[in-house]
Amino acid sequence: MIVREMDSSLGGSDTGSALAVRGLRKVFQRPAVDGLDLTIRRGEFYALLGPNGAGKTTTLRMVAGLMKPDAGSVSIFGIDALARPNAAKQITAWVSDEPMIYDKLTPLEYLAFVAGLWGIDPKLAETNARDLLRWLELAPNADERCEGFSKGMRQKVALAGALVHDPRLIILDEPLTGLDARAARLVKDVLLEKVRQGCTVIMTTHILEVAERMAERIGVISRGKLIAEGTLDELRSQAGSQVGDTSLEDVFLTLVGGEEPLP
Ligand SMILES: Nc1ncnc2c1ncn2[C@@H]1O[C@H](COP(=O)(O)OP(=O)(O)OP(=O)(O)O)[C@@H](O)[C@H]1O
Repeated sequence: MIVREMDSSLGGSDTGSALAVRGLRKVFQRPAVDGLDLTIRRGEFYALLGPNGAGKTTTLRMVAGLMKPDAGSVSIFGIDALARPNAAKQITAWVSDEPMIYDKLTPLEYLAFVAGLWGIDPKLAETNARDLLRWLELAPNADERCEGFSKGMRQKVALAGALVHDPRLIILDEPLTGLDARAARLVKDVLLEKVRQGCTVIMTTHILEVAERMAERIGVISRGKLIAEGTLDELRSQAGSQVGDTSLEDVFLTLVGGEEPLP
């Protein structure tokens, strides 16, 4: 568990937070996100958990500016992300569970292309790109076309692409799905390093052990609403567990277990 001095200026205000979501709502056939409030502190590693269909991806897609909410607000480092989406995206990284990269490009070309879209100085972009590829053990493949890459290699290229503009808020949807143990470790290490450098991370995961080991706070969503939030100990007490070593899995199942399946 990461321990960091809390910024005393936060005080729960939206301008002091990395991400403040208020009353967020999206309805498809039924509400997918239902008046969600969420506050992520600056420099925090936050894991968003929830059963299948709980609304995690829909929430993150709205936060990342990829889907328009029906109602509510999203503030990223004090920027109104709905009114000023480009300013918000400039400081945000989005990593989806279905990464899209350009097959005909090499990782270095792809990262240069993405950095160019952000208007980053090419020299700085190349330094960032080479650092990221080295961290992710893709340096030997830096000049090979991505078309021959495995799913895990493509996910790592996509992650590097999302980080190349040095975002302050990193949003990841199931970033470890399909990665082998070595690749998953590298991605986790990169994320922890980014947090050490001052970035804020919010990620969804179904791998509860990852949330338990990496996140400072965990939010649990069910049916589009936040039903519990806190450190693992706080979640334990919210789940009514008196036992200090109850696993997150048990706590999670207690918290969401009472939900009736949707019709
Ligand atoms: N584009 C869409 N059109 C219609 N319904 C959608 C759409 N996207 C999501 N939904 C519905 O919204 C609800 C929430 O889906 P979402 O993908 O946000 O859940 P999730 O918590 O990310 O689930 P999982 O853990 O399975 O990825 C689900 O009932 C889903 O079927």
